[in-house]
Amino acid sequence: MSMLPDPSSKYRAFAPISLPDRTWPNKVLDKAPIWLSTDLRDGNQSLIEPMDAEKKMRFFKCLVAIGLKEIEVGFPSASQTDFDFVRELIEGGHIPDDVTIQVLTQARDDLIERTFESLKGAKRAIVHYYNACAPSFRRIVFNQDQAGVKAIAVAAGKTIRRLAEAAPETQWSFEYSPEVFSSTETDFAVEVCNAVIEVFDPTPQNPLILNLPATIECCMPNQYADQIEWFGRHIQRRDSVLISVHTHNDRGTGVAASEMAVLAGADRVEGCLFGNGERTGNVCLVTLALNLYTQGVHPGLDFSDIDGVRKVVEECNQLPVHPRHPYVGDLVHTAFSGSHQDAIRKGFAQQDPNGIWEVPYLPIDPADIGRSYEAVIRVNSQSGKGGITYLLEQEYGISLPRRMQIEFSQVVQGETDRLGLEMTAQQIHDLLEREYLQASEPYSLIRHRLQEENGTSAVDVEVQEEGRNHHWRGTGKGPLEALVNALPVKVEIMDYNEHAIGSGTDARAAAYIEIRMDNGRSLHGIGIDENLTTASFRALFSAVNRAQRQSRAKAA
Ligand SMILES: CC(=O)SCCNC(=O)CCNC(=O)[C@H](O)C(C)(C)COP(=O)(O)OP(=O)(O)OC[C@H]1O[C@@H](n2cnc3c(N)ncnc32)[C@H](O)[C@@H]1OP(=O)(O)O
Ligand SMILES: CC(C)C(=O)C(=O)O
Ligand SMILES: [Mg+2]
Repeated sequence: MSMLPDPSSKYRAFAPISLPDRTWPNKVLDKAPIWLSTDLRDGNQSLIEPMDAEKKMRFFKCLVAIGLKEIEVGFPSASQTDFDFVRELIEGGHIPDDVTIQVLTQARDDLIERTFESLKGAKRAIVHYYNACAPSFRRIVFNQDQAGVKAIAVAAGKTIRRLAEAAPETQWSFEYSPEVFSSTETDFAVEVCNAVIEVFDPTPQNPLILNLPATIECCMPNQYADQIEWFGRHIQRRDSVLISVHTHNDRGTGVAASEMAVLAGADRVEGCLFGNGERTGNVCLVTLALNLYTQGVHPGLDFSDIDGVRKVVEECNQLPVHPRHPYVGDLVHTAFSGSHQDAIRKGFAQQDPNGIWEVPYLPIDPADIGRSYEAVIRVNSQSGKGGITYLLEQEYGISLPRRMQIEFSQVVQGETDRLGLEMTAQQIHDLLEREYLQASEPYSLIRHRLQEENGTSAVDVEVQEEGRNHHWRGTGKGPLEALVNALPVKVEIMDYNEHAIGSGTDARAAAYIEIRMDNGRSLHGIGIDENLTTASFRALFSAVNRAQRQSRAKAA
């Protein structure tokens, strides 16, 4: 087997900034940031097949319905589709009064002019422009020194301001991104941003958005947060600036980076639904929002029908959402393993509907995001009695007594081990039917007659055994004792439980019996019937037949 090559001469360690008096680690997230969705731009530019106009419109409407108030709708100078989409949004009156569209452009005059053309007649818009500022980009992409890269940002800013002033019918806001901020010397990023502030002369009423992207995630989230706190301390006119963060997920910590950046002073967060975006994606806005929600802070975004949102996103992006994706993945509220299922079942039983959510292993109540409890517990060979019991209770109203749960879980375990597959609630119920409810051999109960007099029960049962009918009679202190005395085999009743299934005219009775045979073995039986006595008789026959079946199998 070959080894990964030595990385020490190929990769450079990230050089963190020094911020020993950092304050962000002691803060907590207690309010939602301003959210911006860049699904229609950063998300779209990363797709195998970028969205057409119809998909973009569908996605836009979904974002509006979720409650996004700032939406980056495209890169209109890059493609006719994006240009036309912006025109359609404006001319078609699709932008609600409380929503502001944002568009992106490179810091190039020709592209900026085309961008403004696309925005003609908009009530409000954010013009977002960027140029990379990190050392390797300065050298590799622009072949410029620091002053040259700063000059690109300033010159483009001036063009944008001039074009905006020429179109006063639109309420303009501006956003500048020193692209690859987290790989840029932080003092140089501040220097460039200060120069951009000079160009736009922002006010607290119309602040300039300074977006500090982790374009390629290059460090740990705490190191990024230090950069953000440092930037916030050193940038001019802090009250006239909104600090925005835009994290990608190359190291898998985009969510943590955005959260820590907000602790460190960021006012605004850009990202995509379910983390779509270039390479490993943009930060997932859904995860960020629901992380806040599960801390008791309303994110101001509506994910109460998370599967509906996922459907739109999957159809527009033509990319599936991973089954383990936080909050939305098909499997993320599901427990397969026995001890988890046991705790969840107990948690549901004890959860106060008006109290703090405490169901173990479920950080969010699936119902809050429109998920049913059906998928919460699923059974495979890793599952225990808790999960099986839960499914029978939820789907069929069957509440097995505790010792019977143990017995039946071994039956299910045998089946899941044999098949190597998941078992659905219906398959478990079918197995219960086969194993207990249809245990009608050797003795099949045809009918019974019961007489009760002076505290004594007399029973007459008609039973079929291998095609022949028998009549057995017995008496006892109750119907069950009478039946036990009528049987041709010696049986001792160890435990008996019953409950109703359903209510009203559809109600049925479920009876559970544990018996001990004369060989000392104990076994369970179940009977279900509209009549309680019949249910209990069926339960006894179920147990006796299972015992007979097992001793015959042993003898064979
Ligand atoms: C991190 C991000 O996500 S940034 C957003 C990236 N998104 C996109 O690029 C999607 C849409 N882009 C496009 O379709 C194209 O890039 C276009 C249409 C905008 C421009 O296409 P082209 O004119 O062919 O230029 P191209 O993208 O190849 O850029 C190369 C030139 O732009 C320069 N450039 C790149 N980025 C910037 C920038 N932000 N500001 C100014 N100049 C830039 C490069 O230095 C290069 O210049 P050179 O030709 O003198 O060497
Ligand atoms: C254009 C910028 C903000 C970007 O998408 C990035 O740096 O990732
Ligand atoms: Mg990006």
